[in-house]
Amino acid sequence: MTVSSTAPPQGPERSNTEAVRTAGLTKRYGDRTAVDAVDLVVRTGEVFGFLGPNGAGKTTTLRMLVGLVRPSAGTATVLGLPAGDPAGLRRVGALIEGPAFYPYLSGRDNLRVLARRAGASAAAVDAALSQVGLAARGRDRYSRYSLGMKQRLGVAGALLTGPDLLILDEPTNGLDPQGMGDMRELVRSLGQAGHTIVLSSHLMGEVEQVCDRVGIIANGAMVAESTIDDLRGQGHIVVGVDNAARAEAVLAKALGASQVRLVGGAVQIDGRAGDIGAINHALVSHGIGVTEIRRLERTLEEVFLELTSSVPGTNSAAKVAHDAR
Ligand SMILES: Nc1ncnc2c1ncn2[C@@H]1O[C@H](COP(=O)(O)OP(=O)(O)OP(=O)(O)O)[C@@H](O)[C@H]1O
Repeated sequence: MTVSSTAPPQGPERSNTEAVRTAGLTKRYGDRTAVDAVDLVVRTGEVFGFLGPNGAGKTTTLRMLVGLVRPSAGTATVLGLPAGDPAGLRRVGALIEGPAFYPYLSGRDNLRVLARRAGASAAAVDAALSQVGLAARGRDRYSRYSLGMKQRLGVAGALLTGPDLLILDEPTNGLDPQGMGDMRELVRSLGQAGHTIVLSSHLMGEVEQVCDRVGIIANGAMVAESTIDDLRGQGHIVVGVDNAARAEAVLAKALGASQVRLVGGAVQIDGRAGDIGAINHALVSHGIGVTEIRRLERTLEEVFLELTSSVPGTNSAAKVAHDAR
């Protein structure tokens, strides 16, 4: 099979719009629940960011998707087949643990070894090398590669068979800023070429730059699955009024007490831009003078920190997950 620099091959099976679906996916190690009832959907053709702090359960989840770890409970479907099914695995390219390359062989020869094992053609080796920007350095020894080049060679290895799904576990981990930038650019270009990619990371800023949607995991549990825009939309609305205490009571009744609070003489509400009309209407219809309504923008980093530091199942976590559906 050759590696294409355009969209991956379309077959009847590609009419399926979901590349990955998990339901209640759980992994326990003794008393410890590494992955806790994760529900997750990756759509065909998207670059999906799987975000979470270190130890959140990203690698364990991805290992379950490729059959390296057996779930304790729940299900995972990958490319329409049960996770780990050999027919499905043949269509998945994964970089989950650094691949074992031979230090004394060139990058190209390492890929040729992998290609032989995977039944990929010699042409696929050169195509994969150029896809990851290593064509000019393919004949250098692996041991001379920078960490960033080693990681990109790992991605080339995952691309050899022209996979329908690419799973990259923290491919920028340990890279210097230049290496991180190169890897981001590579993932972005693969996404633009139509590949379906799951990219795990603990860096919000990173996935923001390359991903269409993100799933956020903390303490083994999903706290959000959403587009970047929707995550950004989860902000606060600040309302200036002539009677803050009354306005707080009116809005608490209309929207729920947990969504509304008094901050520095103004009323602050958890909500998004679309809520502003209803807020204004509620206040005006109660005869409260409104002097200002504005949204407080949060950075995605703040959203991420807020979600991952909150106990899974709290209101804010549940709200984002709900809004994303
Ligand atoms: N084989 C194992 N045996 C016992 N505990 C494990 C095992 N693998 C993972 N864990 C634990 O499960 C939890 C989730 O680990 P995991 O590696 O999936 O997280 P992660 O989000 O990928 O983090 P990191 O970015 O640090 O790799 C951690 O507490 C980890 O210590």
